[in-house]
Amino acid sequence: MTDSTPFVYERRVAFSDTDMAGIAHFTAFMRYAEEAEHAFLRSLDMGIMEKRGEEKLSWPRVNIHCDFHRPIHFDDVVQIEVAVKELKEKAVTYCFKVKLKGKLMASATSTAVYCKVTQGKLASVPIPPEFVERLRSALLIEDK
Ligand SMILES: CC(C)(COP(=O)(O)OP(=O)(O)OC[C@H]1O[C@@H](n2cnc3c(N)ncnc32)[C@H](O)[C@@H]1OP(=O)(O)O)[C@@H](O)C(=O)NCCC(=O)NCCSC(=O)c1cc(O)c2ccccc2c1O
Repeated sequence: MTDSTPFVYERRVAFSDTDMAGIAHFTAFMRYAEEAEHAFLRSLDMGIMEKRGEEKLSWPRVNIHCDFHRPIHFDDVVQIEVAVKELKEKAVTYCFKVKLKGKLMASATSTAVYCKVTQGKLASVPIPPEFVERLRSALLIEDK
């Protein structure tokens, strides 16, 4: 996905992730992508919810798209690859690939906007340069 090894988050499909058809429900993929994204941010030593002085900073999602290629089942161990697809002044779009034994089972994208939170209200602000640098290291090759 990137010019270096992508960040990979591993997850076992829980029984509670599956539906009556015995396959992982589509909402489970949203949670896997979110877990993978948080693990990715931690790997870059970036806060998921931070405080800078009096300001609270957050990464609310503004979109999510997912294509389901093949079903996954209870007890499957999937690898979720995470890369940065697009980096803008205030927003980052991630790209996720869910793989089982090397086979692509689902692919997704999701955009998070860097926001300050004031009395519960969100307002986008520029991503700090030190975060831009770290996120850039995971940018997909074609977008570099
Ligand atoms: C998020 C908003 C407050 C943004 O509104 P604002 O007016 O401040 O900003 P702009 O509209 O100008 O956009 C800034 C920037 O983002 C790009 N952008 C905006 N929307 C999209 C989009 N749909 N697709 C792609 N890109 C988009 C835009 O182009 C601008 O780019 P720049 O070029 O300027 O960089 C406002 O949109 C809002 O309040 N939205 C609702 C948010 C919401 O309720 N989301 C659902 C729940 S959030 C959530 O689930 C969540 C999950 C987590 O895992 C979190 C983890 C850590 C922290 C928080 C989490 C979280 O909240």
